[in-house]
Amino acid sequence: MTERSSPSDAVSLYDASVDEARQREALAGGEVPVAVYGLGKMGLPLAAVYAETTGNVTGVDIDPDVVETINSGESHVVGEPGLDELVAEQVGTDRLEATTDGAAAAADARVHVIIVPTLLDENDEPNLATVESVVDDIAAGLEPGDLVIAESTLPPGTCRDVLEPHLQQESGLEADEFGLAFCPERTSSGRALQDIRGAYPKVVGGVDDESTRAATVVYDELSSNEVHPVSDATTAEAVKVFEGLYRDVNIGLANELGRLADELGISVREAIDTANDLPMCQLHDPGPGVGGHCIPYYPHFLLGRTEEPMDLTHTARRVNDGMPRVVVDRLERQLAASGVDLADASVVVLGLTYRPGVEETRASPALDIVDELTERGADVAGVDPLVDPAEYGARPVALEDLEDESDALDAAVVVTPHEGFDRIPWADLEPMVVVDGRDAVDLAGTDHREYTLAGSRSGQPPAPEGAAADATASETLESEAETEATGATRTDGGAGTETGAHDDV
Ligand SMILES: NC(=O)c1ccc[n+]([C@@H]2O[C@H](COP(=O)([O-])OP(=O)(O)OC[C@H]3O[C@@H](n4cnc5c(N)ncnc54)[C@H](O)[C@@H]3O)[C@@H](O)[C@H]2O)c1
Ligand SMILES: CC(=O)N[C@@H]1[C@@H](OP(=O)(O)OP(=O)(O)OC[C@H]2O[C@@H](n3ccc(=O)[nH]c3=O)[C@H](O)[C@@H]2O)O[C@H](CO)[C@@H](O)[C@@H]1O
Repeated sequence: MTERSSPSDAVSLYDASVDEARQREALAGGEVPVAVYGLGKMGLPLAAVYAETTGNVTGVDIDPDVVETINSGESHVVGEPGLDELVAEQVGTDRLEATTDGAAAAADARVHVIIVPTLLDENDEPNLATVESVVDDIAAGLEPGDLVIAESTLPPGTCRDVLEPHLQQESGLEADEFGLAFCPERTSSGRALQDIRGAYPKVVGGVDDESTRAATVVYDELSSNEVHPVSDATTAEAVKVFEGLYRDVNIGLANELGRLADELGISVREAIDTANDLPMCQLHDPGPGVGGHCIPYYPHFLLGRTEEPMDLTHTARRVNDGMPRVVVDRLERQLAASGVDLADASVVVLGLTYRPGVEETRASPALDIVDELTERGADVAGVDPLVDPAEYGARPVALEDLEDESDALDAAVVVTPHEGFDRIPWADLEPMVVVDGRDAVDLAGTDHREYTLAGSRSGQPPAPEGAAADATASETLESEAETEATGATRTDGGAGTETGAHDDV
């Protein structure tokens, strides 16, 4: 068991006068206390890997239930292979503990890691209040030689213009007495431990060279992959935001192409898969929209904050935000072709979280689809193994009750295909319209009327022969134009669409 060093004999990392080999030995030997602020989907795996590496970690979270769960050796984060065992091991050997007292943790720590959410307010402005409240805790306990590491995604320039002055002012230290570096999470829910341990090079960028060097020492020890130092913190912040923008713009392109499937009478998914034979062409997957508090949020860390126009980024946001409405338009058309008016229909939404297996609903397109269906008069039910559909305006239906419920259903919309959904006995369900947003189900041989958004990978256009003809190309274009014009009404990255639990924006 690692003897936890007392703060007074801790080794400083932000200090070029200390032999680097000694710094590495101290870090790995538990002589450098680490505090990790934020113990959520990203923070808990990160704190656990820090504990595995250094043996002396205090995790900080404002949620007492989170803290209590962790101190009992358990993980509150679902769907992360290996995390339950790692938390149990690290807490059980006193290498990791959790607290709600951020100031006390900061007083004892010599490395401070920030991994709390950076969300959007109702005006799409990044909301740094949570980060700044953590910085207040850190500043209260900041000592000369300490290193502050920000892993939460930040608008480029935040470390230089906001965090460093804030830390200086609140701690009374001079800028050259402590280190500050931006070292972004390159981690996806569902594979957090393998990502943190070194799936990708770790980017580090300090507000000065000594901060970059000290952060490189830390991540050289923590990650099995290389560390990629960049010129400064702003460059590192830009790297992270650019990674997200790349994804949002490319998903927007895929969605724009996917919408052409009806009038081209092809499967755009098949065309995309084939075009991607070329290494220089990597089109993304069309879908019912873009969720999570990463990809739909990161563009707003630059949009409206730059002198230069960012029309392409803005347009992609608008296309992606408009997809829930496109999905409901397609459903309405398929129901009409079956003689059912959407306003009189009973529709079940399959999957409310933003990604299969991830307990996160921020900006989930399913929530907008539920809202849009409700607005158009439909009776809306929801199935999701991870969250309660009732919290999002949908009547909860258990997966195993779907067969009994099906005689009262006119349609189903597959938004987020959780693992258990492959057990849905479609052949035994009463015939209905099924809009498949992710090409996740194969209804061949059933009596359902299937519409696969953007067509299927097997080459089937969105609707069976003739069904697409119900909606002439001009109607499609008209409806798309309307969606383009109005689909962008929600540009808050989804934060404002949740009913019930809201982001603290
Ligand atoms: N989720 C992802 O896939 C992902 C991937 C890469 C990067 N990130 C970045 O990591 C950040 C955190 O993401 P997450 O998914 O872990 O969020 P999360 O919502 O799962 O967890 C956030 C945790 O922070 C806690 N918290 C809130 N305010 C706090 C405070 N003042 N002090 C201490 N704890 C506080 C909350 O109680 C919660 O437990 C994101 O904002 C994003 O910038 C997320
Ligand atoms: C380190 C970090 O920040 N990691 C992030 C994390 O992002 P994330 O967890 O938010 O998940 P994403 O996979 O980006 O999905 C977001 C939404 O976009 C939809 N989507 C996606 C791809 C596509 O082709 N078509 C789509 O429609 C999908 O359904 C979902 O709603 O992991 C990604 C790598 O997985 C990283 O790139 C991303 O930086």
